[in-house]
Amino acid sequence: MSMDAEPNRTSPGITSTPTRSNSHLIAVEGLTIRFGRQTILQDINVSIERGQTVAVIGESGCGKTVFMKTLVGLITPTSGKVKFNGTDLNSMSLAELTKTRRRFGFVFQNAALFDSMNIYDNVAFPLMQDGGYSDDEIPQLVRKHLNEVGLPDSVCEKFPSELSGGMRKRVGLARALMLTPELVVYDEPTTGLDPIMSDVINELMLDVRRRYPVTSIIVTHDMHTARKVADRVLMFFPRTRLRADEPQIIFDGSPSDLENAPDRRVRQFVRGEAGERLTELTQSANSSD
Ligand SMILES: Nc1ncnc2c1ncn2[C@@H]1O[C@H](COP(=O)(O)OP(=O)(O)OP(=O)(O)O)[C@@H](O)[C@H]1O
Repeated sequence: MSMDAEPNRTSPGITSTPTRSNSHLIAVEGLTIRFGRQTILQDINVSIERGQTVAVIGESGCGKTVFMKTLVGLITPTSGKVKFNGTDLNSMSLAELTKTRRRFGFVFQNAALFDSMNIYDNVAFPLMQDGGYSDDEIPQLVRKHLNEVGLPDSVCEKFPSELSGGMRKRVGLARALMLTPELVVYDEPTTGLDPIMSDVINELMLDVRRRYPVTSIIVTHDMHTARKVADRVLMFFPRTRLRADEPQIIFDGSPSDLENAPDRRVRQFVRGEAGERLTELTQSANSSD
């Protein structure tokens, strides 16, 4: 393992330490997540500014999805805090948390559409749940958001099984935008798509940012997405392979700095080089023989 790490490097305007500034939509303070005896995240301190698009990268199993789910209150911290607009999610009543979650848009890896509902009903779903919309408003908003992701009105009558993977992802994005969220979280938005459709999704994510004053968090293995869409990248490293005193976020900075990051583990990851990981895996396989 490389020891030439320069942990939690910061770029101008970006901070990895907790602060009370109003520009922070999310402040994570001393976050630790354990499942049984397994520590997945340990003492994470990071703040995300309003309007920022943050890509979360790192090898499989390092805790990216757990981090993302904790940010939106789907996982309760073992210790530490996640503050949204200055309020600790864990201190909220269920009603307050539900209300806060309406300000989040979720774009899931498999689009997570309801198979038994047509596309219209899938996209209208958040409005129906939220209530308070007139019979005229709902069809208008459904069409507006579908058109924004490049889908024609005629798609409304179709069912998810009749659409390609790329179209389903676009429907998932349209649905996530229905309540004009303050925060959109994307879980592997380009996984399973061909390079052209992946770039369509990248362009749509950029378009969302241009159209709405939204803060975005993208969990991704796709370095093209991280470079093209994010203005900040956080790279997590698996807790089990770190020294006790090493921070778990081994890169925090601009995508343009990834390629020449001081930490060799970051450079190897973004270049897709196995490096010493291959030796580690071979040795652990041999020792278990
Ligand atoms: N609810 C849970 N209960 C127990 N363990 C869990 C739970 N959720 C996640 N884990 C464990 O936490 C670790 C991190 O999982 P996570 O899904 O966050 O990884 P990841 O970095 O997103 O990986 P990938 O890139 O493969 O999706 C894994 O070892 C996983 O098995």
